[in-house]
Parts: sequence; structure tokens; C-alpha cells
Amino acid sequence: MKTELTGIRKTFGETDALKGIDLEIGEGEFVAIVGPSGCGKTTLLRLIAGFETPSAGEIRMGGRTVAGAGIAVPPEKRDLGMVFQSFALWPHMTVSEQVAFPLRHHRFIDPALKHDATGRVRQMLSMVGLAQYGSRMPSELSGGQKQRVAITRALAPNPSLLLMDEPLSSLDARLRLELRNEIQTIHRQTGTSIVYVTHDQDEALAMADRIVVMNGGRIEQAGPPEEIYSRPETPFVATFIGKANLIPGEWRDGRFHPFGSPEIAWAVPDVAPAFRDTGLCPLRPEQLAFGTGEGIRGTVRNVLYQGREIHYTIDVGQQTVDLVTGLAGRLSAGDPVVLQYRTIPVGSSQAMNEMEYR
Ligand SMILES: Nc1ncnc2c1ncn2[C@@H]1O[C@H](COP(=O)(O)OP(=O)(O)OP(=O)(O)O)[C@@H](O)[C@H]1O
Repeated sequence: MKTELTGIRKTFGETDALKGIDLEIGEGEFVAIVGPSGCGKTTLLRLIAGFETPSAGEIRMGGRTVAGAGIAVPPEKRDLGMVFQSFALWPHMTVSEQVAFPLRHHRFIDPALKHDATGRVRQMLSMVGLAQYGSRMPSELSGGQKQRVAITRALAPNPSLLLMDEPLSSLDARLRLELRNEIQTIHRQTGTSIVYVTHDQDEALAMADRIVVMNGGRIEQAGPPEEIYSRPETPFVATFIGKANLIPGEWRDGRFHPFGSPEIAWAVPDVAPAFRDTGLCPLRPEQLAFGTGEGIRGTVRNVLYQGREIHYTIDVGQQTVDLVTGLAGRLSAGDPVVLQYRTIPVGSSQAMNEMEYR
């Protein structure tokens, strides 16, 4: 089912929470919505769900208008499932009863699923590795298991669209990684469209087909993870998704002169106009390397050993620059260095393999 949002605005009193959102979520697509606190992510999700009505604009699902133009279809008639940050399980029901509940009580369920609710519950629980837990109460489950039940419950009625609002943020780091994999597997198996709100950019990069970066009630950039990472369109996107150095300098004849130095000219391809027009060059930490000869002179401020790589912070005049290298030729705080631009595709495996002291 395709979901289309056109010209969506939402005002709460004096607050313009959403200032004109145009977004299409394709059938089976996994869209991650990211952005800083207060940018409107949850409001957008609640509008798609039907808990709020837009102040202007229209939402269409499967070609049918569900919000706007005087229409407000309630959440239970929108063919969608929802999973929130808090597990929101009913304390008095067993795991099986939680998953069976929407199958038995929602009005718009495929009759085949309703007819064999017990079989559907069993199938869904085994998909998330909880086949043996059907008779447990929520209080007898770990956080990860509770969230698996919440996801299973949302998916049991086979909704066309699954809305997830920070579903993993209350879990510890290891469980988050595990459930990330599981959500991706479920997405592949069910083909349900997913809109996934997170403030965790790694989660968005790892899981989504498309990332929508929001800022101040607007979409700042939307695209596949690789595009958002390797070709950010604005300084906000460059620094919000992954680390980026915004190096000041001058663009002349398609080349960048960092810190205005005429003798250093970097041929950095594919930099968006928002940077060129303001004399900036966005460079990921892996796009810089230590070298000899011409380059930016700086001093190592901080060294962070990370197992497979080393993260350096370098003082360059009043600015600090982040750089990541392989393990060879480890430097120490206070060492003088020369920084050079590395002409490798951003974020590529080649970039990671070739990170060596030059
Ligand atoms: N019911 C409401 N009444 C008044 N203002 C609201 C309401 N809901 C949201 N807002 C305001 O709308 C803006 C967007 O809020 P929203 O919760 O959508 O942001 P968010 O991006 O989800 O933030 P977070 O990451 O902190 O959850 C904020 O300024 C918020 O204070």
C-alpha cells in the first residue's frame, strides 16, 4: 500500500510542528525518519496513524484519502500497526493472548486470519523466536522479549503499514543490534511498509531503504542511506548523519582551497551547492589522511583507540578536525601533523581497508 502525504502542516497553538511535508512511502518500503528532538517526527507519525488531524494538506493510503479535505479516517480503519518505545503490553494477558487480541477484536481483519487466530499467533511467535513463550505473562519477560511481543502483536493482523516510534530506544546496545536484525528480517518476510522514527542515525543508516532527515518541521533531505551519507545537501544533514568536518575555505574552478591557502587545491567531487556557496567543504573523517608535503598543518589534540581504527581530533588554528585511520603509525597528543584529502569514495570498504598512515 502506498502512503502519500501532500502539503501537510500541523499547528499546536503557537507552535508550527510541521511546516509543509510532502512524502511518499512506497509499497513495502522501509522509511526511517530522523531529526533532532522537537523537529516533528512523532507528530508526523501520529498524523499518519490518525491520532491527529492535519491543519492543512492531505494524506492518502492505497489511493484513498484518509485525512484532509474534511475527511478524518480513525486509526482502526487505516490498515496499520503500531509499535512504540514503551512496550505497552497488557499486564493481565499472556503472550499468546496479547498477539491474538487484535486478530479477534479488530473489525478489519482478513477473515482467514481471524478464523485461524491460534495458528496465526503460533506462526508469528515462532517468527520472532518466542514459540515457547506463549503462556508467559509480560512480567516474566525481558525487555527485548516484551518488545518482540509488541512487534508481533502489531504485525499479526498483517497490516499494510507498520509505524514504529523509537521501538528500540529503551533497550541496551546489544539487544538493539539483535532486534535491528530481526526487524529487517520481518520486513523482508512480510513486505509490510515501515515508517520508523528514530533519533539513532546508525539505526537509520543500517535498516532503512530511505532516510528522511527532518529539521524544524520540514524535510531537509530524503534519500537512500548511501546518498544521505555521501552527498549531504546541507551542513545540518552532513553533521547530523555521521560525523562530518565542515572545512572552511574557498571554492575556485571546481577545486577547494582549505582555509583559503592558494597552494593546496583539493578536487572534492559532488559537493552540494549549499556548501560551495558558503565556502565550506564537508569531509567525513575517513576522507582525510596524515601525509607529508602540502596539506593543512595541525596538532594532534586527542587520540581514541577503537579496536580496528583510531579516531583523532586535530587542532587546526581555532578549529578542530576529526580524522579516522587504521592502526599503523599511531600518533600521540601534541604531535604535529599534515592533513591531506583522500580521493576515495566516502564510506566505501576501500576507504576502511586503506586507512593507513601515509
Ligand atoms: N499536543 C501538543 N501540543 C502542543 N505542542 C505539541 C504537541 N505535540 C507536539 N507539540 C510540539 O510540536 C513540536 C514537534 O513535536 P514532536 O513530538 O513531533 O517532535 P519529535 O521530533 O518527535 O521530538 P522527540 O525526538 O523529542 O520525540 C514540538 O515543538 C512540540 O513541543
